[in-house]
Amino acid sequence: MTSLLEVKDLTMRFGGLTAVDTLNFKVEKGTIHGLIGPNGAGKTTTFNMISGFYTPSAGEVLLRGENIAGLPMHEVARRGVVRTFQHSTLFAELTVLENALVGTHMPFRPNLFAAIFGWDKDARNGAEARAREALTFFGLADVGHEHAGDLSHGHQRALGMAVAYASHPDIVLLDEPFTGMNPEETKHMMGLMKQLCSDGITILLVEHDMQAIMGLCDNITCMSFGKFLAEGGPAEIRNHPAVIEAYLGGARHVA
Ligand SMILES: Nc1ncnc2c1ncn2[C@@H]1O[C@H](COP(=O)(O)OP(=O)(O)OP(=O)(O)O)[C@@H](O)[C@H]1O
Repeated sequence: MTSLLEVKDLTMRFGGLTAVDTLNFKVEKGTIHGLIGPNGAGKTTTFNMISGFYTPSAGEVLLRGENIAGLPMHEVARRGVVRTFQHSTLFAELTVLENALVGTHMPFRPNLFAAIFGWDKDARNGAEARAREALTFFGLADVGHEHAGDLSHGHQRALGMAVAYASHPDIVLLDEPFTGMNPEETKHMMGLMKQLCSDGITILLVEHDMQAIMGLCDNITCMSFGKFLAEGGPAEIRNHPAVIEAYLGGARHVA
């Protein structure tokens, strides 16, 4: 059976540094898949290649078997792959609702004005309904009129996810979604992610919060120094000697 997403021999070189080195893993539809590894392992670079932000130096990104490596981000989004960023990329001066409207247009073209001012009335109404649905799902319905820049940190991260969700994705790539959240917010967000997944959205998750990773993921890929290190369910990864060594061993290279 074809996986929803597969990276094959994915490689990214920055000058003399190989940040991601012939990486292979598969993400199955309807699962929450974790991508973990110590700082600098290459997780964000991998996300950037999958989402079209970087063109890989070598290798393939297969979406339902079709190679999408090197396509521009809005083309990748149009095919149903959407990412959030480690740091907020919200439009601080726009309202929460306007940010979500941008999300609804992400798969079509990167045209901010069309998204916000909605030159086509029917399209605008449809987009607004979808944007409001996304805000409600993420508990932001009451702050739709506020400027995104005025939201609490936890709400800003929730909005980042609402923007992704508003674009009707098949798979969402979440880069450290729990950063800056208190335990209560983390627990709440974990519940929403499980619900997203049971609604049919596949999730690929980069996160340092191991409790969240272990509590959420069906499958986990661990990388170290740009390379594949191990893969398995939470119990397997938690007890995997090479994974433990990679995290505890600091700078020592794990071959
Ligand atoms: N644009 C770039 N130019 C040069 N080197 C880069 C670039 N982006 C990342 N790197 C390097 O590639 C390696 C992998 O970085 P990356 O950010 O992908 O790791 P990461 O696993 O996401 O780390 P963290 O958990 O700290 O976010 C690091 O050595 C980093 O310094």
